[in-house]
Amino acid sequence: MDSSAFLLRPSPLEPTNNNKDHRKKDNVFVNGDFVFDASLLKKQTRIPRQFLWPHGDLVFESRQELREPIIDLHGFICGDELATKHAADIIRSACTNHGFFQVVNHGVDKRLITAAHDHMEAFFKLPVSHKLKARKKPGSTWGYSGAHCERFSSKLPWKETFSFGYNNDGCGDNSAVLSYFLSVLGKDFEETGLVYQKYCEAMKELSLVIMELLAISLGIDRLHFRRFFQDSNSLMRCNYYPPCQEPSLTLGTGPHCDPTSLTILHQDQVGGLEVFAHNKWQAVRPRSDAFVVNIGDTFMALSNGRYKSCLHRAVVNRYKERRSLAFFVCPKEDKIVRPPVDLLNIVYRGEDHHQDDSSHERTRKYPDFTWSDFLDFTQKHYRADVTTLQSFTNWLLSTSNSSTAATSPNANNNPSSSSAAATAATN
Ligand SMILES: C=C1C[C@]23C[C@H]1CC[C@H]2[C@]1(C)CCC[C@@](C)(C(=O)O)[C@H]1[C@@H]3C(=O)O
Ligand SMILES: O=C(O)CCC(=O)C(=O)O
Ligand SMILES: [Fe+2]
Repeated sequence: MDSSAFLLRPSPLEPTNNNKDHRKKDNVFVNGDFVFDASLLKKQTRIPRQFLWPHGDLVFESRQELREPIIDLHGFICGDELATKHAADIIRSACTNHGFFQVVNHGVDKRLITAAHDHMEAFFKLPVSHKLKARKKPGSTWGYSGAHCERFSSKLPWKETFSFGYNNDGCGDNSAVLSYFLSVLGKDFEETGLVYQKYCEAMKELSLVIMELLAISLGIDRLHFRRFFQDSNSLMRCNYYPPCQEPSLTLGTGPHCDPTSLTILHQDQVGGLEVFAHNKWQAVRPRSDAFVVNIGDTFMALSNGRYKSCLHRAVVNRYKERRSLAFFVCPKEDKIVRPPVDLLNIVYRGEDHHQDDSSHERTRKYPDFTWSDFLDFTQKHYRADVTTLQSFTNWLLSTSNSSTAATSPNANNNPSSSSAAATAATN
């Protein structure tokens, strides 16, 4: 592995110039709106103030790499019992500790992964005006976004994203991804649409394999989560992180737990993903043959808090652009998210499962909710961060206990449908 990828991060003590006027002058505006134009911003020696993150989020204490066993899926896929037990043991330990693991021998064609990266590269290389044809519409989670500047006005992430939905239930039309590409980008993007359609199908397949292993690792009916997510309504996102001349002042993606259930991510060879594990931020060394998997808030709720939603972030660097492909597995919108009954009857002692009905493990940690409500919360009331699930739980309980309309739980982290209102709320 080329270790230089991890030597790019500057010292957190690097001197900075906080000349506010200078930062203001360099912002990129089109018709009065701030626009993330990477071709200009990547060269700017003073990044716009909207991209500055608080000191607490910018802790770069370690250049340490996360050292965790990688799960080989081959044995499980072939039905080997010993290999299955081994994989489930690693998953149980990873998910109770930090919610993160990697899988190899996953069966996804590497030519498909390469094609997905190549098409993403071509898309993000388009001029901003072209990408904006596919811009995210207010209230939608689909589309192109430059630094989320249409939603937020501070703590902007140093990235561009392109997101779209995938909801194949295994019976019926499977061309929604292709249709979306054709509708927002036109016929020139037919091949891109086909590649992502295939990529999403492969991710869905892989997610169901992982769901089965998660159920085995929790000691419940092995098909429980496979069935629950059979008709999942997932989100695919391409992330592009341009180089940044002040990488110690900003973040590509701020510290957060994914509100979704499971994330299957493929990162290129540059490096930048960090996971908070064993009480420190640790880098995830890129492996082209591996998918990074993390538990999200919704799975944490489904496991009654037994499995941790993984706290992670993406840092940027001065020299190299970086890309990643994230497939966020989500339940079908209106399905009730609640832990399986047999999970509530199991008490865990060490690595063994025991039936026992007299334990606090039976106590529900989160109220019932639907993914549709939780997604709404992250898009309308609260920017997903480290405490999304707890804030959502508190908000749900406060709305069900009160007859008056609930107020947004965190004004400083509060998205808004209009960027003018977002400016008012966040500055
Ligand atoms: C449902 C989602 C919200 C976000 C995209 C998916 C899953 C991860 C969420 C996100 C990446 C967490 C960090 C903040 C966020 C605003 C981002 O940086 O993109 C989040 C996504 C979002 O709200 O668009
Ligand atoms: O790009 C990465 O490595 C992480 C992205 C991420 O965490 C996200 O999109 O939720
Ligand atoms: Fe994430």
